[in-house]
Amino acid sequence: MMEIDSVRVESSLWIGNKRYRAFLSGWYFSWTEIDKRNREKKTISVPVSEVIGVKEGQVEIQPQKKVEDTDLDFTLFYVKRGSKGNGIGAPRSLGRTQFCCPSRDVRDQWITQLRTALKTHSPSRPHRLLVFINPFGGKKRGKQIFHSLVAPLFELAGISSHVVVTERANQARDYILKKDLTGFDGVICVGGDGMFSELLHGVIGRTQQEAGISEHDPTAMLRPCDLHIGIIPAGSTDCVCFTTVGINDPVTSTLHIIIGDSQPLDVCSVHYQSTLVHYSVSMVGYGFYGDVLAESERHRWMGPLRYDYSGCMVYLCNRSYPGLVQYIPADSHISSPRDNTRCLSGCRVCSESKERLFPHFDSSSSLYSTTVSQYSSELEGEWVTVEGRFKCISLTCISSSCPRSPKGLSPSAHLADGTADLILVRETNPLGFLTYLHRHTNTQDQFDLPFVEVHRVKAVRFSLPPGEEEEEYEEGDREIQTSAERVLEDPEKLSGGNTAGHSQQRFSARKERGNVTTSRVKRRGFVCGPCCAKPRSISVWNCDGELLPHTEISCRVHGQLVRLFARGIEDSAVP
Ligand SMILES: CCCCCCCCCCCCC/C=C/[C@@H](O)[C@H](COP(=O)(O)O)NC(=O)CCCCC
Ligand SMILES: Nc1ncnc2c1ncn2[C@@H]1O[C@H](COP(=O)(O)OP(=O)(O)O)[C@@H](O)[C@H]1O
Ligand SMILES: [Ca+2]
Repeated sequence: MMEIDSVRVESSLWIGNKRYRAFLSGWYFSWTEIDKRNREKKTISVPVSEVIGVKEGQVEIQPQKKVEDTDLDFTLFYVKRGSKGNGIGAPRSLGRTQFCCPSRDVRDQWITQLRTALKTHSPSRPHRLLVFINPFGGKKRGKQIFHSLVAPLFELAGISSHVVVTERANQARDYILKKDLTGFDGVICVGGDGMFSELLHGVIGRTQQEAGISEHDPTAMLRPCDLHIGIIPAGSTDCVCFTTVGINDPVTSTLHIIIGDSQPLDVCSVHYQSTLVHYSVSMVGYGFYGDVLAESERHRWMGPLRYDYSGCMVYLCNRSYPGLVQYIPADSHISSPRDNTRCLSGCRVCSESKERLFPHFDSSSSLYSTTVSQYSSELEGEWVTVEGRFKCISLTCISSSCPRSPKGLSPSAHLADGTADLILVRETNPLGFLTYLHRHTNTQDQFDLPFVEVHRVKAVRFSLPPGEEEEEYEEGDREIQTSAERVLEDPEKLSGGNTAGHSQQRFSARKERGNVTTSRVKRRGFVCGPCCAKPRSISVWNCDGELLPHTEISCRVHGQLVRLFARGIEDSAVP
């Protein structure tokens, strides 16, 4: 018999030849083993929010789909927490339990009740997703990963997806900027940090176009983006995935997407003069990391190993670069990069930041006030100046952990507190720098070295010493555009879409100020390795794996600008 009241559904069920008492109450579905003497034994509980699907009959989807349609059975699929993985967070897998009911009627009632609970308790699940696969990212396994591991889970969860296998760089970004996205609850990339960056630029650019906000203005308060981004790791570093999930595992990430987890993320905008150059989440790095990226681009054929090879080569070059770094410190009473804390799922520092970051947000209507100033007060504060020669300068909005460095560039950085950590590594001897790098891979504090300093900041700017200014760009002066403008002003690039006219009007204000002419550093192709002739005094910026065309940049953190289908790192010690 099945007992149903307004708060609880209950009946006897069988798993194999063991009898269980099953309950659905509130947010949980639980089943308790009952032995032959009617004593209760072990209970298993699954939060309804983590149920992936309920199917009639005995169903298997892994290793391949198999359905045995029997009248008395139903199969429950849910998120199962693993204990060991190759990351700092626990992997998730698909849990499956087949229940046998006393009658077909009871079976149908359980299926109805569970599906209704799922709808009630998981209102933020995506139903339709736009998926971009980079077939050349990482070990070139993007398509295989999607079709064998991700697509079957989406199907099981009733999620439909429109899949685009990219044929060129920036296709995903341009698609998001230009095409009709009505009906999509999120955009997903199957690839690495470069592919994530395309989605990031598309989503931020589109949101600002629609809000009539200029991305170029470094003081503008950018509009937070509603469209969620999901990452299926299939790249070389996969830093953003690792830092927000704790592991680079396609199945774990897929399950977070299905259950509609939501993790806000800080984003840094990088400007040259008064023009937007790029957005960054994981690393804006000058010196060592810039040189490694420049060198690695020549060895893309090596796949992810190109970074290890180039890292060794650049290390052997032992370069350092002069520069002037200025920053606005964040409030040191809230947190510090050396407070030995970790930003974990449900982080208090991040949740308390929301009110500070969005003082005009009306939570009752989920709207931003349009009457308030469009300019952020977050940039108020004194600039601090540091001058010298640096082995590397890195700015990261998040800890930037990855399999190479499980604790990351700045282990105590927060995902969504509206600040970034600025790490300055001054000129030192090769052994000192090796010690610094090596500490990224062990438990020793990489900031506890006399030539390293770290600051929690809201904004940064970098300039070259007098006499080292940027040279004129060979192709002549030309206007720098945001990704949104580039697409919108070149109708040949994409057909369709319906926002071009409006957005061109919105951006006309910037054009009225006149064309922004600019200069670029000449890039002669980075010559690295022990064979390097003589050291040059200017490095290049690595912005989330992209080489920037400018050296004298300014950066500003935009707190909680985008949302990922993730929930941060869950402490694997907590069961
Ligand atoms: C003696 C042992 C030395 C180990 C040094 C480890 C330091 C690792 C810090 C890693 C920071 C990673 C920041 C993320 C950068 C990515 O956005 C970028 C692009 O990734 P993808 O698109 O997936 O290719 N990756 C890099 O710039 C690679 C940096 C590698 C530095 C060794
Ligand atoms: N079809 C494609 N052909 C060439 N480049 C592409 C294609 N699709 C995406 N890209 C670009 O490839 C770069 C690297 O992709 P990513 O997925 O991050 O792999 P990896 O982590 O190996 O660098 C990204 O910057 C992206 O813009
Ligand atoms: Ca942050």
